[in-house]
Formats: sequence, C-alpha cells, structure tokens
Amino acid sequence: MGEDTRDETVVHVGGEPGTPGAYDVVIGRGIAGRVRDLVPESAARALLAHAAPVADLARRLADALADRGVEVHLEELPDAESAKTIEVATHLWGVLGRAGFTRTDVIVAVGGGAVTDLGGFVAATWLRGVPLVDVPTTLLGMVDAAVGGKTGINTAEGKNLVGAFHPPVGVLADLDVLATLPRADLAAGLAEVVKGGFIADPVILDRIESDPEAALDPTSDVLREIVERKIAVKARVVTEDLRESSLREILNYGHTFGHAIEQAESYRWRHGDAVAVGMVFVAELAVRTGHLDADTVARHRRVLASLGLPTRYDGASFEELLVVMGRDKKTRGATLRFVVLDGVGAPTRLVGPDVEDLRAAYEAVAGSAD
Ligand SMILES: NC(=O)c1ccc[n+]([C@@H]2O[C@H](COP(=O)([O-])OP(=O)(O)OC[C@H]3O[C@@H](n4cnc5c(N)ncnc54)[C@H](O)[C@@H]3O)[C@@H](O)[C@H]2O)c1
Ligand SMILES: O=C(O)C(=O)C[C@@H](O)[C@H](O)[C@H](O)COP(=O)(O)O
Ligand SMILES: [Zn+2]
Repeated sequence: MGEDTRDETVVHVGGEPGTPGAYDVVIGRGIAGRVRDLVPESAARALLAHAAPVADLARRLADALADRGVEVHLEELPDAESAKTIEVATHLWGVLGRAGFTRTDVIVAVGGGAVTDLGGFVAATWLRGVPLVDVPTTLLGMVDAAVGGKTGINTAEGKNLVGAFHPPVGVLADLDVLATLPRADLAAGLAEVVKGGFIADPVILDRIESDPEAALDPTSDVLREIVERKIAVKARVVTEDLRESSLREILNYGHTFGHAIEQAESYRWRHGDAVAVGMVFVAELAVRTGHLDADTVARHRRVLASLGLPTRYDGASFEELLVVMGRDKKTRGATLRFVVLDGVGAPTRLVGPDVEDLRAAYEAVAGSAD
C-alpha cells in the first residue's frame, strides 16, 4: 500500500465521537491506506467482500490488514444488483460461520452501493450485528449508499424490501478509485448528488450548472466539492433521524417512481438513472398538486440532461408502476406518500395524491423529450 498523502476531509456522522452509531467519512485522494485506522483494533478477522472491477484495490486493502495481523477472507461478489440477494447473503454467512467470526471481527465492503448494501446487511445480521467498514468505489456509493446505515437486499416483490439500519464504524471515500469508473456510472452517482442539491443544498446545483463536464471529472475540484457537500447533507439528515421516522424521508426524493422503474426493468437500469427520472416524475406531480412552479421542473430536466442522465421513461405501464409504488416503504396502509418540493431546498410530503395526478405526472415523463 502506497504512502498516504493525507489530502483528506472528514465528515462526522452521528453523536459524539466514540458513542454508538457515530463514525467518520474520510474523503480524499490517495488515502486507501487509511483503512488500517478505520478497522477496529479488536478485529482478529476481516471479511473483505468486493466487486470484481476493484479486485486489485481489495487485494491491497487485504494486504494492509494482513500486515496488521488480521486474518483476511477475500470474497468477490456477483456484479451490481445481483449481489443484493438472499443467496449471496447466505453464502457470506457460511464463510463467516466456517471461519468462526465473532462480534469483534469486521466486515469490509469494497465496491459500489450494491456491495455496501449487501455487505452492510450481512454485518447487521451476523451474530445480530458486527462492525462494518465501507470502502465505496463508485461515486454513488461515496455520496449516498455507504453513508447513513441503510443496508439491504431485494426480493421478488421489490427493491430493498429486506434490510436493517446498521451504521458502519467508518467510511473511506478515496476519489482516486473513481479513475476506472465508466462515465455512465459517474453520471448515475451525480443523480444522487443532484437530489442533494434539490432537497437541501442549492449550491450543488449552481456548481453543476456552471460546469457539468467538471462535475463528471473525478479529478476536478468541482467534483470534490459537490461530493463533500452531498455527504454533508446526508450526514446532517441521518444524524438527526437515523431510522427514517420523519426527516430522513427527504433522502428518498425521486425514489418511489425510481425504484418502480428499476424493478419493472429487472434491474437493468442503473439506480441513479432511475432516480433521475423519478425526480422529474415527482417534480411534475408537485406542479399538478400546487407545490412547485414549472420553471423548477424545467430546471430538473436541464441539470439532469446536462449530465447525460435520462429524464423520460415509457417502458412499463402506469398501472404496473402504481402497484410497485404501493410497496414503497413510505406507503402507510393503502396511502402512497411522496417527497415533493415547495421549492429548491424546501422538501415536504404529499400524502395520498389523486390517482389522476399520478397518471398525469407519468404521462408527462413518458411524453417528454430528453
Ligand atoms: N443504502 C443506501 O442508503 C443507498 C443509497 C443509494 C443507493 N443505494 C443502492 O446502491 C446501489 C447502486 O449503487 P451503484 O450505483 O454504486 O451501483 P453498483 O454497486 O451496481 O456499481 C455499479 C457498477 O460499477 C462497478 N464498479 C464499482 N466500482 C468500480 C470502479 N472503481 N471502477 C469500475 N467499476 C466499478 C460495479 O462492479 C458495477 O458494475 C443500488 O442497489 C441502490 O439501491 C443504497
Ligand atoms: O438514505 C436514505 O434514506 C435514502 O433514501 C437514500 C436513497 O438514495 C437510497 O437509494 C436508499 O437505499 C433508498 O431507501 P429505501 O428505504 O427506499 O429502500
Ligand atoms: Zn438512491
């Protein structure tokens, strides 16, 4: 493992440092060696579960932990969403059981959001909870999935329907690992960054609008600034409301429709792409229900399109998507609930919208040009 440059920013999440559920997100460049500091001293064993494209990084992290005397078990996972299954979780529980993992041992998840969600779920459930270190290697993982403690897997009925809140003990976001990430995955990560702009931090939108190409360049200062801003938004929200009793719902902006697209398309759509369309849908819904002005909807389409993200969808029918949206975790009884905006940075809830308003928003998304 090379020398650290210690070009890093630390965002703290949770209560006082050292208290349960509190942890640091370390953001920087050339900082992979910091994994040694994030893995608890007490860990005698580490399960290092990783995505295939970052196998070299995983090996280097494993070597760094082995140098510290940790017994490391490396496991390469099926790609992307196919990692988030009960079969993969069962396989990892078997690895942990055979190796005798105890409550002081650690799981290190190295990959995109799919790997950190799955690794986090296994950490949450093994012995009812063991320490988790997240090393996100996609932009989306860094700005969203690895921060906040939501872990989970998919079932046949929908996205993330099984899971647990299980905060990591540390998150290592080394922007250098984004060098190999395809542009389409960078853009998908930026969809969640844009979400952070619309719900809480308009400066994010200003930065992207001023220079979308810089936002897509993992070596740029612009990308670093908006990554740090988005992580700060998420840290503030989950520190106040880890278990999504209220405020945390704002992080689900665009997700009710987005998750329905993902399931309807059998997870062939990237999560960030689906969320991009989901934000346009819910902005259209907000206009129809008297919350938002048309200019802000147009701004959604403009900023997303400037990053090459989709803003329209006409695959599955409205009726099909409505059924899936009914299984969204914000639904109460038969009442659908959406996060909508009263304006940029002013999220609120829309409870039980009229089905004709939902249909009109769907038609606006199905008919609009990218
Ligand atoms: N828990 C949360 O709060 C939360 C938040 C947002 C998203 N998510 C979940 O995250 C998942 C999406 O995450 P994602 O967008 O990172 O997708 P992903 O994990 O599927 O990764 C996208 C692709 O990039 C590859 N990859 C990873 N790192 C790479 C690298 N450095 N270079 C080249 N390729 C690399 C992966 O192998 C995969 O093929 C979804 O399942 C979504 O539900 C969870
Ligand atoms: O952290 C949250 O809370 C979010 O809603 C962040 C989302 O970007 C993320 O996709 C999350 O996994 C969605 O959660 P779910 O509860 O709708 O499954
Ligand atoms: Zn998301």
